[in-house]
Amino acid sequence: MRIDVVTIFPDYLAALDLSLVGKARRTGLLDLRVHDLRDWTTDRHRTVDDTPFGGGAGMVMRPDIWGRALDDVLGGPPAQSRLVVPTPSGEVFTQRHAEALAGEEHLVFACGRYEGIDARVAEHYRAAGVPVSELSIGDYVLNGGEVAALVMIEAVARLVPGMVGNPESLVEESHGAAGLLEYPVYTKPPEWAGLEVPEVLLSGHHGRVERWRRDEAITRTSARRPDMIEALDPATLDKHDLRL
Ligand SMILES: NCc1ccc(-c2ccccc2)nc1
Repeated sequence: MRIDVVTIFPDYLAALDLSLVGKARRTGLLDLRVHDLRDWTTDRHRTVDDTPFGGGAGMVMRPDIWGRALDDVLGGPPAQSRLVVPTPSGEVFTQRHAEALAGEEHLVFACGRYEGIDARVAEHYRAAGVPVSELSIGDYVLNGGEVAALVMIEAVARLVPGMVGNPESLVEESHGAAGLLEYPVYTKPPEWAGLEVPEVLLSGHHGRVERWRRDEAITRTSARRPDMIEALDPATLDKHDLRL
């Protein structure tokens, strides 16, 4: 898989040289390239923004600069690349999106700053047949798309076959098999700071451990994410012998 990131802060993406993603790059599993949008400017000040039509505060990123950059980076036939634009006004990115994006041959992340990118950029590439995903990682204000791109790239890259040593660990561990939150985990020492590990986990009784973990997952999900409880598919509840 190839991933390109276009940004005015390329150093922001340095974190992708580390750990699993870094290793995948070195082994050629992941072809990740970071580009400075200013490389496509033509003026002395390398300007990428201008004032918004219709007035209002802040600046907007210019479509002509983005157009030159994305034409270069998208390259080849449109059908083979997906343009991903992190934006607070996008569809909320979920594990489903990560799974879908992990199946793509080529992703291009356009990281906006200021008040965002001129809306004609997404419109232009959609009209040219390039699939465009405008995605939000949550309802909070950031100063640009780079952090959101890091989140999405990590979520996607770890799903690329061969990325993670043990494919077992790719099961949605943070949203357990049944679409519930993960149960609490413990390790040695058995007592720490006057706190003990739940007895059942030391019992060696796998059936009881499994039951305890399922109950904990339900308790946590009910308390922290009632929306997920609502969304639970009854068949899943049966499959996992879960009772709310
Ligand atoms: N969903 C989080 C998120 C993603 C992107 C941006 C953003 C901010 C400024 C310019 C361009 C994108 N903000 C929040």
